[in-house]
Amino acid sequence: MLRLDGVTVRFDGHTALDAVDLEVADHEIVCVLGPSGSGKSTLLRVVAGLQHADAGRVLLSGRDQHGVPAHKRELGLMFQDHQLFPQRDVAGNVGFGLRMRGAGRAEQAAAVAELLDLVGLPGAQRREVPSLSGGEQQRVALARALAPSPRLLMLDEPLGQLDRALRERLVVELRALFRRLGTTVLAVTHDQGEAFALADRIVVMDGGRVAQAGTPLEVWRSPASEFVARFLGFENVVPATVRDATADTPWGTVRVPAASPQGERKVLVRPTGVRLTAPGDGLPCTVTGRTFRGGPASVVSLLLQPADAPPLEATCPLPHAPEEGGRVGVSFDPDGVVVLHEGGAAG
Ligand SMILES: Nc1ncnc2c1ncn2[C@@H]1O[C@H](COP(=O)(O)OP(=O)(O)OP(=O)(O)O)[C@@H](O)[C@H]1O
Repeated sequence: MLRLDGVTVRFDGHTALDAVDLEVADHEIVCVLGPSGSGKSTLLRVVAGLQHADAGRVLLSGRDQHGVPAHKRELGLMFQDHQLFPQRDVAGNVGFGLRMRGAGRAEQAAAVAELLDLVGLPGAQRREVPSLSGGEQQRVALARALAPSPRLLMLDEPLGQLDRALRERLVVELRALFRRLGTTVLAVTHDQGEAFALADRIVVMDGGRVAQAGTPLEVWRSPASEFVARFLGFENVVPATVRDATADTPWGTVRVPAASPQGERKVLVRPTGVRLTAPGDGLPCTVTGRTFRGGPASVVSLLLQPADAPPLEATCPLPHAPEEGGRVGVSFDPDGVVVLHEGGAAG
């Protein structure tokens, strides 16, 4: 459906996109994830035809889009600030693209009604935009983007403005809706939770380059680099020397999973791979931070400081959580250890 071949965009000598290759298959939901300034919006703008590429090609359904203007690309766009027309009612907003295509009144009315049902706002045709909540406006913007049946729907921080609880609910609804309609989606977000919940495939960007692409599970299980690991919120990343099934790390010798990459590497220990033992058993640490995370499992995040090594993040159920200032021992569970493919000296 969509292919980018070596797409490069420069602004005054600054490279916003650096030889990006990317494919989105028919009916696939791809989420581009990355920190602010990593080039996500620029990527969408190039695909939409709103930004010129200095090098590389954008192909839609196999056709090079060079010289094809934005309105001829048959794309649906939904941007961060969802830009509804405040002076038009809901039906006027949702029917906009259909009107532009010359659809008759009856056709428009039927399509608008169906779309409002789809996004969970049945009968909202005559409501005024300022009377809608943030979440409702988001749904209207989505209905408007879906109305002309675009071959590719592009979403820029689709749920960015909404509060967390609403985002978590809407993202599940969105995925179900796209699945049902068979919509092909390219979305960008800086929120990893949103990307993981929405996407079939995730593309992590770093400074205009693709740092990693894979299913949410692949990326979560095996981050390609320290950058990706830290971006996903993992703090326990250190250089290590890996030989057979063990790694020499600043935290001591740690067992690693079978068939891990060998030699000078970076090693990630997930917080769930840090086991608390009795003081005097394992690596001695002082508890320097203790944050209650809540959730169904009543989890506590701990920050542990060994005498002569980088701090360690651990998690532990509330009833077993030591107090701040307490002394504990630490051992490592090999299932929570990942040897990164990135070499130890880099980054
Ligand atoms: N029109 C422009 N002129 C000059 N520089 C630009 C322009 N648009 C983007 N940039 C720069 O290109 C880089 C990538 O910007 P982009 O908006 O694509 O990042 P982003 O990942 O979408 O960030 P955010 O999450 O903050 O929206 C940034 O360094 C930005 O300052």
